[in-house]
Amino acid sequence: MSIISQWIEEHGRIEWLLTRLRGKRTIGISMAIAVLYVLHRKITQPPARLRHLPHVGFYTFYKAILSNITEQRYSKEICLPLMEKSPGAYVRPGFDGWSIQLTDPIAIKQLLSKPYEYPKYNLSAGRKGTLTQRFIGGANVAFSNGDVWSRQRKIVVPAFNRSMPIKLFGELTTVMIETMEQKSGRNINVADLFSRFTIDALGQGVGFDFAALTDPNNKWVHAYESIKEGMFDPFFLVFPSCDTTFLSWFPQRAQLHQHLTQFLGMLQSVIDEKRAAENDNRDEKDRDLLTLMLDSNQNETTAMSDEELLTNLCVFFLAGHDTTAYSLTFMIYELAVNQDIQEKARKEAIDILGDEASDILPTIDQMKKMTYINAVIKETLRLHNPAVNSNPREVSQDCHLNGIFIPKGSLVTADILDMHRNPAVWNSPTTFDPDRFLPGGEAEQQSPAGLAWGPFLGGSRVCLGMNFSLIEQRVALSMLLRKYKWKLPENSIHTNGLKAHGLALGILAASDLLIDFEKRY
Ligand code: HEM
Repeated sequence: MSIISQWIEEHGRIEWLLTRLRGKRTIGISMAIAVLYVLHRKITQPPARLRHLPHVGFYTFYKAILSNITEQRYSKEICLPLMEKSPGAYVRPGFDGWSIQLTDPIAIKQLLSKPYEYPKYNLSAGRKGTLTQRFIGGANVAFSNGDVWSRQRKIVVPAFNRSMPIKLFGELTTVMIETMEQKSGRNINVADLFSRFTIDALGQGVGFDFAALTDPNNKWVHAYESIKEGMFDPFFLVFPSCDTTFLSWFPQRAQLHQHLTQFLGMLQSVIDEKRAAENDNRDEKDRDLLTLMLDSNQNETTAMSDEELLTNLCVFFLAGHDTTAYSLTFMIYELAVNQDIQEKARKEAIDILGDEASDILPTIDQMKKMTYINAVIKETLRLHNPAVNSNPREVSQDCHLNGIFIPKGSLVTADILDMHRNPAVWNSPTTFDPDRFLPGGEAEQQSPAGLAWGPFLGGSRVCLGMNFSLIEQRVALSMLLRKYKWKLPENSIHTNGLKAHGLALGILAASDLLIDFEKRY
């Protein structure tokens, strides 16, 4: 065969081959596009079984989260319009997939009334060994279900009921006031101040002194804060294997794991000390929360192991620290912008505690009389509930919650933020009005069949630290009211409304809120 005819023959074959390949490539590309389309729809659209409810768009939600939208705008622009279409529930995307968000007080109460039927979703599933799982993912009262949860709750509840460190709260408020005086009360970053106050209250509440108020550089405060921040790092939430298998590639992350090991070691030594002193004949009033938990932990068949005690202590810190600190922060803000309410609350504090020119630590009986101050705290928790929503519950059977159809396999969450801001539930919901919580006020007129005020939620899984936190807030507020008058500094970024963020993590914060305090004595 000549070279020319050979070339033609080969060239022809190549063309034929290319034509065939082109055909296959087209099919391959078409298939890839189809798969991508299906995947995209699967991720960005709610599953078919949830389409009977209105939903927040996938991109709308993540755009809002990534732009760190304030809670006010999120509720007003994204959620409330959906509630006009369907008053009790809507669907939303999230890190754990699509979930139903309940905003109807009766449906929420029904969801919470059956903890065995609607257990908490295991947030640390598939995250073994991650920072979050190591810190709070153990068998503790907040994240376990069924018999483990019920056994632990029976040990922890009596300890919380017996331990109410009112005197400790008063003493720490005095220390807090001394700290404020170092800055002459001007431009005080209240979130930072209350964060130190509440960590000291919890630490001393279980028998360990962080000394966060007096020593902001305290090693343990620093360790705890860095662990907490690291837990919510979105990168490691999305790629948990980088927190475990590939940890050595991330030296800063590995350091956080070391901090956590040291922190857990410190808490373990507190438990060991308490165990060693178990037989000391201490007065009931001198017994801290951990000692009381050990007290009610004597029965060998139900007792909590050291591992369980440890994970519970971690949960108390995480659940009780920022929530109470931000509740106090939001309250100081509302009283700064509502001077008449601040004056009324101060009058009550003075009427009950007197107007002597020195710090007075309230007693339990005095606190019971603080009706208006209590209403201020409750209204703050309505308008600015620090915990935006509940942990998701898993629904394993089709059911109805106050008439809302919940298909099996759904995750359901109580959306506290939007229930509190829903005009179908509360009159003029964005107005700060403590009178709602006075005897005969709007709160009393809410139907007992529902849970219209739910900052701590309710049912048998109601917040364990509710009274601890409410009393801590009442002590701090009544003492601050006697000591100071306060206002927002001129040019505060919060002048036209509080800017609270944190929807992605489910805990609201206003970390840059500065306040000017003026001494009264
Ligand atoms: C203003 C302060 C607080 C707020 C707004 C708050 C809010 C909540 C909410 C909404 C829940 C229910 C979560 C759910 O069912 O999905 C809860 C549960 C819980 N809270 Fe709090 N909390 C506060 C303070 C505290 C404190 C001070 C502690 C401990 C010292 C604490 C410990 C717990 C625990 C252990 C649970 C889980 C209870 C269970 O599942 O049985 N909280 N909290």
